[in-house]
Amino acid sequence: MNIESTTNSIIPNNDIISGVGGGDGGGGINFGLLGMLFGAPLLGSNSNNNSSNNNNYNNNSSIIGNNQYDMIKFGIIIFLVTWVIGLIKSYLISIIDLIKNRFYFTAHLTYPDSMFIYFLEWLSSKQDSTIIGTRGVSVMTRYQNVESEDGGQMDIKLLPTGTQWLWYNGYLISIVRVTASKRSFDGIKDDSLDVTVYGGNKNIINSILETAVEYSVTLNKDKTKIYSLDQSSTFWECIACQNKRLVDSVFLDENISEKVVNDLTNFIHGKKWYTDTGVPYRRGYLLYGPPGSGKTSFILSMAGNFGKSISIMNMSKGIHDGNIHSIIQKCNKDTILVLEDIDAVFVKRKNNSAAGNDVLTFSGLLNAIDGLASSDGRILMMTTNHLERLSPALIRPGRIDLKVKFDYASNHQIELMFKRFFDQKYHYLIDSINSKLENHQISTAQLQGWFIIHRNSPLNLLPTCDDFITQCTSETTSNDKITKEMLDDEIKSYDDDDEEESINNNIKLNKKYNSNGNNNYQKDDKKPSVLSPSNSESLDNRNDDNEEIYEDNNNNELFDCKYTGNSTTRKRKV
Ligand SMILES: Nc1ncnc2c1ncn2[C@@H]1O[C@H](COP(=O)(O)OP(=O)(O)OP(=O)(O)O)[C@@H](O)[C@H]1O
Repeated sequence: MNIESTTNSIIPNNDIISGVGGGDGGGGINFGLLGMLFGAPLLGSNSNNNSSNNNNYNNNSSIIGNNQYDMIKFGIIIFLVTWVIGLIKSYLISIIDLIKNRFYFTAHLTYPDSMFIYFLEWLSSKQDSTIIGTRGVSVMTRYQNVESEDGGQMDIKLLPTGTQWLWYNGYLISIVRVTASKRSFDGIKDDSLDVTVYGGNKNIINSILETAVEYSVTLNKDKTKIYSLDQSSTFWECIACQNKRLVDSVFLDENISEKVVNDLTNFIHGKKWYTDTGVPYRRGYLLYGPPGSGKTSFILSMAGNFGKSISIMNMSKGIHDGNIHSIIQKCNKDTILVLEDIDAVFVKRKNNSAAGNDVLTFSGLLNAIDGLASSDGRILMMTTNHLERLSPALIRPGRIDLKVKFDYASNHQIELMFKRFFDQKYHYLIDSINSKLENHQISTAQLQGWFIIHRNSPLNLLPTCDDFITQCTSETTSNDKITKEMLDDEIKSYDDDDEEESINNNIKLNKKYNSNGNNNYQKDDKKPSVLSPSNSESLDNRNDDNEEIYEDNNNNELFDCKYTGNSTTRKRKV
């Protein structure tokens, strides 16, 4: 009974020890129990002997009693020793952890956070004697400079994998990169980096991360990063890093670039104003005009000018009401979000998603553009070749704050481009070329193509001018024809079924604006350029019907845009 009670008293101790010392404490108990087990059979056998051989019991009782006693003592000692060892070990581990935690610091970087990219870029620059570790490298496939300094070769970055060690400002740093071949359930790649500094503190980690950012910014200071959605449309990946395009490399009519640059500057530096006035801190631009008039080039030049990246949202790639918010949220903060050919979104979608449940509705798009989840500081640029096909709801102020018209090449643009392409000694040709091209619809892209063909023989320009005009006219006519057919098909298809009502609205609303399908761009030297609120002092031009009247500064074309939501109650100034 004593022994049993002793055993019982051990079992609660076991629980306590396990709680304190974990596995190691448990080891002690096992040894203790072992000692007890050694004693128990002896006791049991002796008890049996007692019942059958009382005499022997009397004779041997002192010897057996001693043995039992020794074994119990032995078991208890073993138990206590191992318990103490387990306890010390667990305390030691805790103390070492405590010391280690005081002496090392780890930052966990994950893709697609920009820091992950910055750090890898910086790390890839260190692949020499300054870095020790596995010699395995992976190719940076999701982020590469497609334009190198010499303009030709792809600049592919080799990135370290596994564990790397390096010294940074006298501190030992380990970098563990885990490369995932699969994506996690939400589609985000699991690639991660653990950057650990030994003997340092948080400041060293901060410093190394800042160095990485600085390196990346310097490396890419003359570049514009272009992001696109991955195949599954769940995260943004950098698909290209292009040389920055200069603002004056896009030839536009006077003051257009200047107006947009000023507007963007006011926006970028005006966060406080937006916060103070309660106006959502975002800005939308609509660039509209015929194909090849420089809309995309202009966006690139604005991104370059303000050191922004570009995130191109290809609406035909699996975007629907359910994911559009998070897609917009996830895009880099320092980016210009571009929706290209916005007029074509629902045409393509209808064809592509006939069988699918995940659709992007017109209202879904509108909500994503200016809904609650729309990110703070977002700059949105939409492009279209067909302004007349856009619903006023899509381009109303708040969604689109500035409309910029691009047009066929004007005399001014022809002159600018000519001067950029050809030597001064040929500049006398400009007037003759201008007078020939006048009254013809020539896009700046076509003009550029023609100039490039004759870049070494500008004297051939005049003799080939008529052919060039004929070719451009035929291209424009054929484009118009295709556009008209597409529009007819589109209107017919939406009339024929009960497709999403809001989409219907989008299309039908615009049938009344233009049902002939021809583009409305007529070459006009007085052509409108930047559409902005008519009164530069105040945007509070609402009439009694709560409509804001927007007017084209140059040709007095009127746009009335109904204010909806919160905006109706606010006064705004620019
Ligand atoms: N105004 C311009 N100034 C300088 N280059 C131009 C201009 N317009 C077009 N280009 C040149 O023509 C090509 C096509 O231009 P871009 O893609 O910018 O036109 P776009 O208006 O976006 O056309 P689309 O509507 O078809 O997308 C580019 O190589 C660009 O450099």
